[in-house]
Amino acid sequence: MTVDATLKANGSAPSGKRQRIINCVRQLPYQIQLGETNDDWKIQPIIGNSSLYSSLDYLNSDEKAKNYEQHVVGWTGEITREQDFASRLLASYSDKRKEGPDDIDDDPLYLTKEQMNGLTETIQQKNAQDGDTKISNVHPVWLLRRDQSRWRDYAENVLWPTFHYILKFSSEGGDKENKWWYDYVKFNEAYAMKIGEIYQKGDIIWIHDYYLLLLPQLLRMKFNDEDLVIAYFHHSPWPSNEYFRVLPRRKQILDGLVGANRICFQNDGFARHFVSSCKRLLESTSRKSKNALGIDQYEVGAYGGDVMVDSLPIGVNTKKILEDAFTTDIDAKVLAIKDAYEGKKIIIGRDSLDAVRGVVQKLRAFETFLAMYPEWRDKVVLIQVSSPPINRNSQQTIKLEQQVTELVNSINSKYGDLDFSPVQHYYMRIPKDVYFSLLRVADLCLITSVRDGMNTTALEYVTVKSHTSSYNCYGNPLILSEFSGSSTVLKDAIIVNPWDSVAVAKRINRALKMSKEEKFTLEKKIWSEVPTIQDWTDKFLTTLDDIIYRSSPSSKDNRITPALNRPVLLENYKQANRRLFLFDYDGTLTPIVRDPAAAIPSARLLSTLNNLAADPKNQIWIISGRDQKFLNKWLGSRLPQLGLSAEHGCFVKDINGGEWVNLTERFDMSWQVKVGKVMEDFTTRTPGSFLERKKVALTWHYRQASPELGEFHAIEMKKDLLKIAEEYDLEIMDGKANLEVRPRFVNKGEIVRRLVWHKHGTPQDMLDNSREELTKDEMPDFIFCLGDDLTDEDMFNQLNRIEGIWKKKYPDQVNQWKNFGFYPCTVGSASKKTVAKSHLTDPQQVLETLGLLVGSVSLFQSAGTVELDPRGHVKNSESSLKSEQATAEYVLKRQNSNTSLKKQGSSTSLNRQYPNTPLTLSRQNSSTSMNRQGSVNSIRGK
Ligand SMILES: O=P(O)(O)OC[C@H]1O[C@H](O[C@H]2O[C@H](CO)[C@@H](O)[C@H](O)[C@H]2O)[C@H](O)[C@@H](O)[C@@H]1O
Ligand SMILES: [Mg+2]
Repeated sequence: MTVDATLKANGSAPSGKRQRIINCVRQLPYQIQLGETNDDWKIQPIIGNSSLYSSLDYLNSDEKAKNYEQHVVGWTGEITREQDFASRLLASYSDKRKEGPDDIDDDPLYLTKEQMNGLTETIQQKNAQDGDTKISNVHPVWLLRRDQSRWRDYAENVLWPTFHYILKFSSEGGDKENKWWYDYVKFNEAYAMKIGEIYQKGDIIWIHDYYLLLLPQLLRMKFNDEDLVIAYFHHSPWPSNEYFRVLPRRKQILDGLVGANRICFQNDGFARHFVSSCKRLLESTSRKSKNALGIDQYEVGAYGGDVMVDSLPIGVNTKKILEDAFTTDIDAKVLAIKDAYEGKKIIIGRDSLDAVRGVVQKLRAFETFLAMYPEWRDKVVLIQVSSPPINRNSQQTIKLEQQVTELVNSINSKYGDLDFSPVQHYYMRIPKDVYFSLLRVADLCLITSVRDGMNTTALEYVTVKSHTSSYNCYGNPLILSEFSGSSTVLKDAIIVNPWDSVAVAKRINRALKMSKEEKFTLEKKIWSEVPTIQDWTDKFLTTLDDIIYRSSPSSKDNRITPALNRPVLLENYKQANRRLFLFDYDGTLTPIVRDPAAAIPSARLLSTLNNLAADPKNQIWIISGRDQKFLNKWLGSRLPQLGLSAEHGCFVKDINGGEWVNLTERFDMSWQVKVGKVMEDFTTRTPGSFLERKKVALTWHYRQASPELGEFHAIEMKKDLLKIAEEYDLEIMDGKANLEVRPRFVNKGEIVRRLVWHKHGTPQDMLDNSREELTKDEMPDFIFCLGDDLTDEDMFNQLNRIEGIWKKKYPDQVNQWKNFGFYPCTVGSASKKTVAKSHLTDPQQVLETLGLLVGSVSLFQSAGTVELDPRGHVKNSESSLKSEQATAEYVLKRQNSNTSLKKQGSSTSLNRQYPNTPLTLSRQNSSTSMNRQGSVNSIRGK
């Protein structure tokens, strides 16, 4: 068992043994800059994601470190050069759009291994020194390309909007989105690679948020370890399926995610949306129950086998907030603000200025409030701090900024005067102390987001308001949008619909008029609803433990078949010389449809098979339940280069012509009359069903009958057929909405046996059926076998058997992956019982995979485990080698020019002038216009 039993039972580890947790975050909690030399690292704490980083901090605390050994894997974020920050600063003063990750340095960062090690060490040392997030075992993910923000593109331009109900990406679409997707796949692969370097059996892998949706399945592929425990927490909202399903890569995303054992959301609503997406898009099943905490959970039977889906709202570090918010320095700030707005009620808001945080809705509601309640004019100020969003340069943000500016101006000109502006808008990131002073001074906090996962401002505000300070901090109310994830937690907040300005205005009036007693009662309730980050982390791990314990991984029934590792397949394919392809047809190369006659090969399939067959190293066989006529008509006549086997192994026809060989020639066929009679009888009793008579096999189809009646009669028919089957040694096969009967001694596995044990091209009528010998030059070194049905298990079984024999017989013939290049792969869900070693979800993925082999599909169309270099190129690829050379040249050049660089004083002098600028935050100096950055250290009124 992965998680130590003692740890589960009493929360403490037995002596010396700690549970390892690999926490995977989108970015390490630092902003990293490089000084003039490539060893001079500047590291600042990052702003945002405070809850997540608090959880890492907590797991690293002395209290938890007794039981857990935490490792943190995260991207370095965009690494900039120090002087470029200065030029950014310059640019920001000249009001040029130069902020945020998308305008980082154009200077490529060529770093040697030593320099990267240097950074890792610097981070560890930093942890030991200051009060920021402490994480001891840091494993940076390096992705140093010139345009480093590329790694964010798909997540931020496609996923984030979709998760927040914004259909923005559709306008970007096409090539751009493809490029973003490839980078997204690589980003996830870089993590898989990093985890591969540190993973130990028994580790828990805990993945966070939507930048890493493909990672769970990638890790399954990489480790193929049944004991592997992967948990995923989704910090953002999960939209209704109607929204989610517009994503072109929706299936790949779900497929990636359901590689996890557990997928957890901020609330049950998001979890239900996710389950519904799985049901509709992956045709998965789901079973609802309650977990140990009494929270609803769903067992989803999908591509990832039994995935547990549940919810657990994230919390904040209440203890630290209370410590940090009540210092003498902040006392002074609180007094200064109070003084500045003497006699006025203060409403505060702090949001990122993006489309979903509802700043516009807030301003509209405030305007309505002033219009409806003139008695408040002059007596209330709204201090709104809007931090610039990640993608500040997007058209949408620019429009939003304009809209906000107009609204602020309009309110201030209507309801303000020369001395006072009722809206004080600050468009900037504010430092923690200023933020806390605002929370403390506020009479009311107004949160009107139109969509968010969990609004930590709400939690932090309630936390601060739980404190009785000398400045009367206790109990002031919170107005909270019903669309914020926090509203499911802070049930006793004043919940509003932010789109209804009149209702919000009324609530503002009511909140400001509340008596002290009312506020106290409210705070008492709401404070008890604030989840702490410690509690959240503990509960997450305890409930994860329960999941791991219950789903006994040793049980074969729960086996999750990993997705096919396509990059490895491709690599093996490239290196192989005698490749054998063994393909089933229906449900594998073509999707299942109602009418068997309509399941004809697509043009894409034919051209892909044609390309594949063009390589003389390839031998392709279609091994199907279909009859000769069908296979001849749709495949053989068009692509004579294919070998064919019909009726589940009854007939074979060689590659490039020849006659069909009947392997059942000497078998007594009188059973057909008896079986046919039973089948006909059931056909008349089952409207919509029909009988397909082939040369040997007989198939009764009930796909077009009523599903219940069809299934019921299939069971009944099977009973009736058993006697005949015994008498004639027949096999009754449960197919996809069909029941088939054929002689037992022929099956698809037998065809596979014939093909593998004979040299490529040996004519079928000359085969020695009993032969199980091969010389080195006869052995296929790549066998890709695909099938979707029970009858295909015979092929997989046969391959597994042969592999076992080869291991003993030819141990020195293994390839670089220490195997013989066998890829038995089922098509369908990963939870399906199979002896195949991997799975592809559907015929579309099959085509993409074959396309990959013939070079018509990009490697990064879908995820697999690839070795990447620190710049994100595939290792040893042409671009990787070029980049390596460039690194060497660059390092040399830099060394030579180091002296002259030092002499360039202009930008570095700016750094000297603004030594702490990333944290020197400022006030927007006009309430009627939105300066991009100002520079005052405290907030003053009037
Ligand atoms: O071994 P296969 O190549 O997978 O063939 C298996 C059977 O496939 C056909 O039936 C199935 O596919 C039909 C078309 O999608 C579908 O309508 C039907 O419900 C399925 O059972 C075919 O008709 C059979 O002869 C094959 O044995
Ligand atoms: Mg099939």
